[in-house]
Amino acid sequence: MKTFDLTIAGLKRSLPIVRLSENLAIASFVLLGDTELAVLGAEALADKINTEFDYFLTAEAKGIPLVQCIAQEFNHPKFYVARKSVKAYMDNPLITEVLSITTQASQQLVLDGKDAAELKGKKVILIDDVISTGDSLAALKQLAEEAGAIVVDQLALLAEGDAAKRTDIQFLEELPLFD
Ligand SMILES: O=P(O)(O)OC[C@H]1O[C@H](OP(=O)(O)OP(=O)(O)O)[C@H](O)[C@@H]1O
Ligand SMILES: Nc1ncnc2[nH]cnc12
Repeated sequence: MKTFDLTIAGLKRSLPIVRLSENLAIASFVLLGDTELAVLGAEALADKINTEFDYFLTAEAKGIPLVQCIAQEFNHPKFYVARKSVKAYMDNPLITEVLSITTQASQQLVLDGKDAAELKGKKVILIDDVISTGDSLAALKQLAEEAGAIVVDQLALLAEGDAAKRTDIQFLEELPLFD
């Protein structure tokens, strides 16, 4: 299997190259289960945060371990997660559609109405593990703003492809796309 060697937060990881279509492949970056990378990546991203904020907000699933570790860096007792489906325990959920580079079909991104009420008027930092097309981040921002929150920063461990040219996000490393 072809791989891409990534160095991030002082760690080396060999990422498998996964084909998405005839002319597009990605270096697959799956943070879930990688305790060391979540902790050291969070430490490095936390160092980049120099704005006042109230809460962190991420999207299920791969952003969750990262945001948990970043919240711990700040001794912050709470963070928020937008889910990929509506759950029975949610109350008046805010729902939007999301596409991402890894998912062919449209998915939902859902913020529990209870969380939305708590985020109203609050300064939030959006966190994800990777930003690629930017669709996931845009959907998360839409939900945050629908809830009445003010997005004050947007961070990810990796900016993939053209996302690395963005000036409205902070990230640790670039990740190439492949033909
Ligand atoms: O900028 P984009 O093209 O939207 O890609 C980035 C998104 O893709 C990944 O999530 P994925 O959709 O693979 O879902 P998962 O975290 O639930 O595995 C990643 O965690 C980001 O949320
Ligand atoms: N390279 C990648 N690996 C895993 N998930 C991703 N989402 C966007 N780009 C990704």
